[in-house]
Amino acid sequence: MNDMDKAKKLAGEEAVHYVKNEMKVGLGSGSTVYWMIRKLGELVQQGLDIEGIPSSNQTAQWAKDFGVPLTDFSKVAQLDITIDGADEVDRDFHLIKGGGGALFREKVIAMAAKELIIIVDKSKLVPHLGSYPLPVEVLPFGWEVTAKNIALLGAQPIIRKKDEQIFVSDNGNYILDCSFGEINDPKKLHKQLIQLVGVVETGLFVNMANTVIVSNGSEVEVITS
Ligand SMILES: O=C[C@H](O)[C@H](O)[C@H](O)COP(=O)(O)O
Repeated sequence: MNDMDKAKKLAGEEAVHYVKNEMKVGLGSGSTVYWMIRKLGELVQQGLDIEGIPSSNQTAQWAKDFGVPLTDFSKVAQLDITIDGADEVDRDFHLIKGGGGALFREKVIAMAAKELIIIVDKSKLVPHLGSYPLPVEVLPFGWEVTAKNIALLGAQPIIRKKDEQIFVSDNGNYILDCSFGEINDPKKLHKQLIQLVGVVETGLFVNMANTVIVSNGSEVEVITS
């Protein structure tokens, strides 16, 4: 296991300490979250009584694999906690998410939670957001028009592909990866994007995270807002 994977594992496993009996837990997506779910499964085997709501089909599969019980928003109005990864985290805890294409459901479980805990390896901590192209989920119909309108805001949108085919999110939508350069005002940019016809959601998570758990592969640091 390389240092980055060790860091993801350490950060993910640390996060389960925040999960208490009878909690409803939002389960994020991605390779760091994988370690968190695996650990959570061990605690469930030992008697921890929780239910999770997954933010992607992959996460739902991992939860089933590791024995973490699942529920949904028809039965649960509010989550106690959501634990998720991120692609970038700035000093004010604003986030870029969606590298795996799960940003819409991730934002729903983040909004529905009393507390949002972000788990990252150290490379994700940045002074300013924007080195990582911002994922924006868009409706397939007319995505070319939506991309042109996003470009007018100063980005270079690229349609995400997987195996040479357009990538399709769990919601049946497309993802535009949008390089804006340094994002100085994430709140303003999110507002500009979200009002464009065709934009479903952006990967900008502004003022949502309460705690960031970061690891370099040997140590874990917990930063609170
Ligand atoms: O859509 C994917 C999510 O936003 C992930 O949480 C994010 O991309 C981080 O993933 P990883 O832990 O694999 O770096």
